[in-house]
Amino acid sequence: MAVIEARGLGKSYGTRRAVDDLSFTVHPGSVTGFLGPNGSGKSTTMRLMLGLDRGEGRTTFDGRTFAELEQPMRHVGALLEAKPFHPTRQARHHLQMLAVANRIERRRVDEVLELVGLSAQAKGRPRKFSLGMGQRLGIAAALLGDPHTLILDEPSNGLDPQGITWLRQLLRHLAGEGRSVFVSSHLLQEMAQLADEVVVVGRGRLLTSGPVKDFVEHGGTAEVLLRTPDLGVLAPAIVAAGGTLTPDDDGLQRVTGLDAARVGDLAHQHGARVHELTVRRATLEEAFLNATGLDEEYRGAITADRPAGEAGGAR
Ligand SMILES: Nc1ncnc2c1ncn2[C@@H]1O[C@H](COP(=O)(O)OP(=O)(O)OP(=O)(O)O)[C@@H](O)[C@H]1O
Repeated sequence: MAVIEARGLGKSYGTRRAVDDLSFTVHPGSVTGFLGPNGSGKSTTMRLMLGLDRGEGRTTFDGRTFAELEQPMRHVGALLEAKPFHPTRQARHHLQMLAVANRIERRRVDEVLELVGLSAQAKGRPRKFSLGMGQRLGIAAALLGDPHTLILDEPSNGLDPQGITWLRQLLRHLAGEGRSVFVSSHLLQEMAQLADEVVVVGRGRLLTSGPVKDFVEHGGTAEVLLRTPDLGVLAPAIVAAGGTLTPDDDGLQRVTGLDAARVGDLAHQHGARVHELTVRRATLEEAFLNATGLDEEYRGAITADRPAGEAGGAR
């Protein structure tokens, strides 16, 4: 099982720096989410990793670049664009051609069709496929060589909620078998459930990388929501204990700096009545927005679990 090591990746389009000195590591046995605003260089990075774009830097899969791999489809499976297949060639034939060209047993074609839920459409022509079905065929092609490493650019594009759940289970299963899975997605809530690690980029540069849990804890703000008719008593106690209160529109106080147990204990000590005490955990979306410094306009464009295509301005 391969460690992916990307080192010093870089690429310019004219004067525009699409990817700039980007280095990160993807570990086997984990799903690593690749996050960044639109145009931050994710697709370019993935192409650079596979040597499909000319640029700077080097990516190795257990020490070897993609070009150095013998039978690369057996090592690295990639999904880079939505419909990279002939529109009128049957889905099964498309996979069979790939299998033959890469010396992969033909029976694997039926296995991957089954795996992605396309067995019934094996004779269908991609021209008539929905975006989601096209994505499934692309994922089948990526899995054809039973590779230990997967690089998937927006694989959930076009999938319905059921499809997204299926994909999550599939990728978790593949990572559970010890494979390295590197996947970009705009669906941040989905990514929070899927990824173990994240690599976050902005304007082509690395903003952060590491366990998703750490990223959310450090990048988001956990809050305690408090409703009390005795705020006059409790608020000074909370402030004295190091907390900060911000009133919400509907009479709630948002408390930061103290956990719910501490707020509850303070209420008890000061004889204050509490009508509501709720923990609001930090979210990946919040950490992402903070890390990337996206402005309010952008906040409207990328939201949790709304396909980018619906979000306006995305692909
Ligand atoms: N073939 C190209 N010619 C010129 N500029 C390009 C080309 N491909 C990408 N770019 C530019 O490079 C930057 C990075 O694009 P890229 O597609 O890698 O970003 P991305 O993070 O994948 O975006 P998205 O999330 O919208 O898919 C963008 O500014 C884009 O306009």
